[in-house]
Amino acid sequence: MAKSLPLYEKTAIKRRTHKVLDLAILFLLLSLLAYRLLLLATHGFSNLQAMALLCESCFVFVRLLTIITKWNPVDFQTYPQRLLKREVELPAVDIFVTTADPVLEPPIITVNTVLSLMALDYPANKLGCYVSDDGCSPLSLYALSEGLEFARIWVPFCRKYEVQERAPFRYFSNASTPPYLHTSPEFQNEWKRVKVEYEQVEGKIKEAEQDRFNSRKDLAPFSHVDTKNHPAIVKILWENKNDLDELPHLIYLSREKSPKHPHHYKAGAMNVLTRVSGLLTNAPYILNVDCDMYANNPKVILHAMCVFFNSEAEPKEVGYVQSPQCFYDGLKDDPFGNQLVTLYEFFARGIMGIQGPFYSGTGCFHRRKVIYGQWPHQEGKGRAWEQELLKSFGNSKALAKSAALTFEDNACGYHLKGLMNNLEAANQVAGCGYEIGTAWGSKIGWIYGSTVEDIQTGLMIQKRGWRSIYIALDPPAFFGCAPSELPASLTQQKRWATGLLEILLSKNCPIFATLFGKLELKQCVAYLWLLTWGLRSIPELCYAMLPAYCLITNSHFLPTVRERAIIIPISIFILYNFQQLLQYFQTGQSLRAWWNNQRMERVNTMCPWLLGVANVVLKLLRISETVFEVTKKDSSSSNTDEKTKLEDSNHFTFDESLLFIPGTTIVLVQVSALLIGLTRARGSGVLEVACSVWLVLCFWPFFKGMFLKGRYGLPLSTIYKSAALALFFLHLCQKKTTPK
Ligand SMILES: O=c1ccn([C@@H]2O[C@H](COP(=O)(O)OP(=O)(O)O[C@H]3O[C@H](CO)[C@@H](O)[C@H](O)[C@H]3O)[C@@H](O)[C@H]2O)c(=O)[nH]1
Ligand SMILES: [Mn+2]
Repeated sequence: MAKSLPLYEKTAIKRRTHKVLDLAILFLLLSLLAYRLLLLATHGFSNLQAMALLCESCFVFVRLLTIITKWNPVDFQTYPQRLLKREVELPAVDIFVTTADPVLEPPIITVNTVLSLMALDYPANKLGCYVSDDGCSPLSLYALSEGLEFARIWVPFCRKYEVQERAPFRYFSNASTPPYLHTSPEFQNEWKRVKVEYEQVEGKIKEAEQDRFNSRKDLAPFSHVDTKNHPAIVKILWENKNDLDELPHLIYLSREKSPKHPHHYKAGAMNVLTRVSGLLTNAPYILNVDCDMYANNPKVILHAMCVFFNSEAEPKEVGYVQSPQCFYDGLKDDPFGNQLVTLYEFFARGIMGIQGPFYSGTGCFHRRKVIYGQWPHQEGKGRAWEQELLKSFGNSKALAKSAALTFEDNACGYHLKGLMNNLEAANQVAGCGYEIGTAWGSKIGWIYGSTVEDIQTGLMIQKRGWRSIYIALDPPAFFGCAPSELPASLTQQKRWATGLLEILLSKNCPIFATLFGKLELKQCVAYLWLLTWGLRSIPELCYAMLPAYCLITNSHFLPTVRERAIIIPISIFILYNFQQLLQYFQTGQSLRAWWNNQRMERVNTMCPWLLGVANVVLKLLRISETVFEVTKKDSSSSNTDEKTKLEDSNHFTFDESLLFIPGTTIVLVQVSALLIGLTRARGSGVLEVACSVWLVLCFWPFFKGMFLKGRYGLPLSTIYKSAALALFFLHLCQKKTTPK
């Protein structure tokens, strides 16, 4: 009986209201285009109308992409209980954690993530936990070894009391104890003991942050290490000798770096992790998380295995299983619009109804074979292909051997000799010259060439015809840290826009993947929806300048009160925002959260995304390379920090970055235009004024920033540069008006 029950089920979500709204908005947008065309036909060509038409055509195109992407949302249910009843042998899973900078990513965060992963509800002898440290920091290694000591009491504690939150910093901050245990004295005592132990670990790591590590022998390989130029370090911190009651393997890894070789940021780190783990444990499945993404649902691996194991549906075609990015301690009402709730609920669910969710870099389970370049249903092709492929794995015989086992579905036998035996080979494949002349980064592993390596890698997997599945668990599978300051959030947006555009303009573009590969057409549309993020900044910025231009030159780009067509833009505005509001309410968010997000949408599109485009242009002109700027994660939980955090969530914080120039310029231009337009007695177009006012509201924090000092104020240099740009724009408009 249990055998026949499916391990996961897919159900369609009905969203009639949204479909009706989508179509209504699309119809109205098309009417607006028709209105413009008519106007051009009857009144002759005008630059202003042509510009408006161009921008609006772009908006309609994006809208089409959006509608297709969201059209068929689905939901997946997984049943781990049924999996356990089947009494199958659970496969091994290698878990990768990446960290890159001990300052931006405090080691205590990484340690918590590792602890939560080591404590997962899964046979401990089947798990290998690998931490890649691109910062090559003695502090990280030290923190990890302290964390390991603590794990010896933490993991049994979690297992014994079925703790749900297995990252100690969360568990102890919320003091969430299983309700039925509150009064048990035994539990009370143990709880206190574990808490004290954790605080000691925390204290030691904090102390070490100040210390210089002169005295510690075990950290010798790190002394005077140059983080950009050092040999590989692979340290087996703990080896599980096939014992269920022990801890999973824990391995520290810092790949070799040299200024002579590009290291490809996170993608490079992931590939080294893949090779090293291929030699040590060679698990057939890989789970990877960012250093701040701790496991929040102890059963998450079982849920993922439900998908891979389900025999009824097309299990062989599932390449990866992705869970959404959720964030802990999110600022109230999402002031910087980076909690991505509606994005996941409406877009990710839509995409999972097509070929399956994009790979989003963290909280994702991959089949190792898929990472190694396999195609679905490839068994038939067999040997010859495999031999061919193995040639591109590099010159480690041991790696080729372990990869061959992987292709034979016989992966687990490799490491039985013990991890230590393969340490030398592991060091070899962690070398920075290893990939030269191989297919790593092009056909195998994480793909290079974009700062959003995740989307690109997922795209190349789906290009081969693999499907993917999205699991949104309750409680959420993983929790991470969203940037809690504006500059960090905008920098992240800039990196995304840059990387997405890099993919769009590369040979890995989804259009080719559909034409020459097996990427489904609708999936291609969904990728285009995402990859065009950066490009959208251009029409949006031009469009934002139109109302200001009209106010200054006393012209119109939208219908006037006397025209009946005025109803079109007004209804678009109302319906669009109504639909957005609905999305926020349906996901349990507030009115304020909607406003913040819609404001941040304007800010993100016109500031960081614009700079993202500039980055890519500079790369194409070979003036500069694109870089992966690591996002700051904060570990603070003390009271004073809480207070500044609250303050910060009410304000925008600024720095000298170029990111703030477009926003400041926009607000300066709009305010001047309103002043000029409204002081003119003749009165200006109502809609132009409305647009301009709306933009001022969206960019209001920039306006305020011009008059504030310190972190909440815009630096003078930014104000000067923006003022110069704004004046230049006003001058251009003035030139237009004078000849008359
Ligand atoms: O040279 C590097 C740079 C970054 N990382 C790691 O990459 C991860 C993601 O970096 P983060 O700064 O947190 O970027 P986010 O913008 O928060 O990350 C999102 O976007 C990235 C792509 O831009 C994806 O890789 C991530 O999984 C996804 O969470 C972190 O664990 C870093 O330690 C490295 O290992 N090496
Ligand atoms: Mn992150």
